[in-house]
Amino acid sequence: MTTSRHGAGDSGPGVETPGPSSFPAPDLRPPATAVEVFGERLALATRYTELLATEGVIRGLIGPREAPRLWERHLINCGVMAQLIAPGAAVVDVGSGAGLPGLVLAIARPDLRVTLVEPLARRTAFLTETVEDLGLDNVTVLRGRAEEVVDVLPGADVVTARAVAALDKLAGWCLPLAAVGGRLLAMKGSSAAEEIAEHTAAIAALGGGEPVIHLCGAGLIEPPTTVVEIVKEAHVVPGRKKAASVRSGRGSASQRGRRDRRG
Ligand SMILES: C[S@@+](CC[C@H](N)C(=O)[O-])C[C@H]1O[C@@H](n2cnc3c(N)ncnc32)[C@H](O)[C@@H]1O
Repeated sequence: MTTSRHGAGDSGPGVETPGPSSFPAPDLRPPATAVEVFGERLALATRYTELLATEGVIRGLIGPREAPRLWERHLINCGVMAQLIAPGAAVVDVGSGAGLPGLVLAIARPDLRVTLVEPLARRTAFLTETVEDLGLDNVTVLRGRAEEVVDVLPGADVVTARAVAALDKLAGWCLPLAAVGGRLLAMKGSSAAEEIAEHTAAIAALGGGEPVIHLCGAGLIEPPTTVVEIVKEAHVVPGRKKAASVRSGRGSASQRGRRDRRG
């Protein structure tokens, strides 16, 4: 399923990239490890790499230099985090861009219900067309910023993000989209532990539990994908301190309404 338009327009100027004809056509044949990640969905994943390497590059959503390394750096890198997601989960991917990691997860795991949240029209157009091209029926494309769609979406089991913002800002955008007991899975680089140390207090104030680092895909990709997991322990009304959390007591009527919606 693809939908909707919400919130701000495509605010930035087009990304300046050399034309695709400046680069040789990349070899998009899947490596052996791709079979382990995508299984019988490999043909769909391969088609997605083709769309990224053509339309994705032409529209400036993927740098042309990324095209030869789409499998390792993008599809497999994102796909291995599926091991952290329970069957049938409702997943919201914040700042999907060209579909990473949300669309990859939807391809690898047809049991998931995935909502791609992305503010830029150019990107949601590509996402919508790609979802249609691939014939995916477990994906919704929602145009808007994470902060704008909190009241539109039911609380998710899992909120994912890659390369969107620092952990404190990311938690502020993503934890409100999760149900209490749901989780933020943030793909991070080698500085994940430093980011956690820097932002632990801010995350706790947002209702997040102690962050845990997972290394996914060891033996499949080198280095493995680093994922920071933060459980949403309490619903905190955005902009309020944790003391206003609905975790203790019934709170105000508006807080109760919010809590009920977020689960
Ligand atoms: C660097 S790109 C990363 C895209 C993709 N996740 C990836 O890994 O290739 C960051 C994306 O986050 C989106 N973004 C920025 N702020 C956002 C917000 N507040 N809510 C949702 N998306 C946001 C941008 O429009 C952009 O597509």
